[in-house]
Amino acid sequence: MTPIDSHPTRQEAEEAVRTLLRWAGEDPDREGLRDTPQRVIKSYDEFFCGYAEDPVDLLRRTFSEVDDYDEMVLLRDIRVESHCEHHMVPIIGVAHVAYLPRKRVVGISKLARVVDAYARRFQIQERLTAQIANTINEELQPYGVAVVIEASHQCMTTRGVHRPGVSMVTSRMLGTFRTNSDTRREFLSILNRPAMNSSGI
Ligand SMILES: Nc1nc2c(ncn2[C@@H]2O[C@H](COP(=O)(O)OP(=O)(O)OP(=O)(O)O)[C@@H](O)[C@H]2O)c(=O)[nH]1
Ligand SMILES: [Zn+2]
Repeated sequence: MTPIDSHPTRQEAEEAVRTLLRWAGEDPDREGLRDTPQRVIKSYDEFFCGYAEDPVDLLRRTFSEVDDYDEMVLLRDIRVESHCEHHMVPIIGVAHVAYLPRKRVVGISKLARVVDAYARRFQIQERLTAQIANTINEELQPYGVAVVIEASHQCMTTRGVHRPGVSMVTSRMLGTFRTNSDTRREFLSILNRPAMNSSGI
């Protein structure tokens, strides 16, 4: 996904927000809304900072002195904050990312950063899941990669079909996670256990 070439000015972006406020039936010049376009665009800087990030770059630094550790590395319950590309509303959930290292491991925070770099864009969940798995696979060249995302789509909970409580689960299994049912089972059974960190420690 490449960002568009002709980036609008901040002023143009704020004007677009004023137009949407008018579309909703509001007066964008009333006191409470006067700074809203500016706030919205500032929020966009945060929500969509993924376009300015290179997920491949995040995985460049690896460590090889791991004493032949070749078991699964799994980072679970990584919060996912994304936006639906169809309705431009939040997708909120968690991602679980596992890989079987081949000699080299990456700093674990980098797995969460890769999730963020792709999540902070307009997405559909299937593509988000695949992009995370494919990038880890291509850069670390591990024996296998597994990514599971479970998320709630506000386009389904607060509008349209109105189904609060519904979540979407997507997965991408590559390498041994795809070909070896024991590896896949081990991964899924770990995910079925209660998380140590469920209290947010
Ligand atoms: N597969 C997939 N579908 C998604 C995702 N996010 C939103 N959608 C769906 O995208 C579809 C867009 O359908 P449309 O019929 O074009 O749009 P709509 O009239 O707003 O659809 P409703 O949501 O049913 O009201 C909807 O069914 C959404 O639920 C996603 O991440 N993956
Ligand atoms: Zn949507």
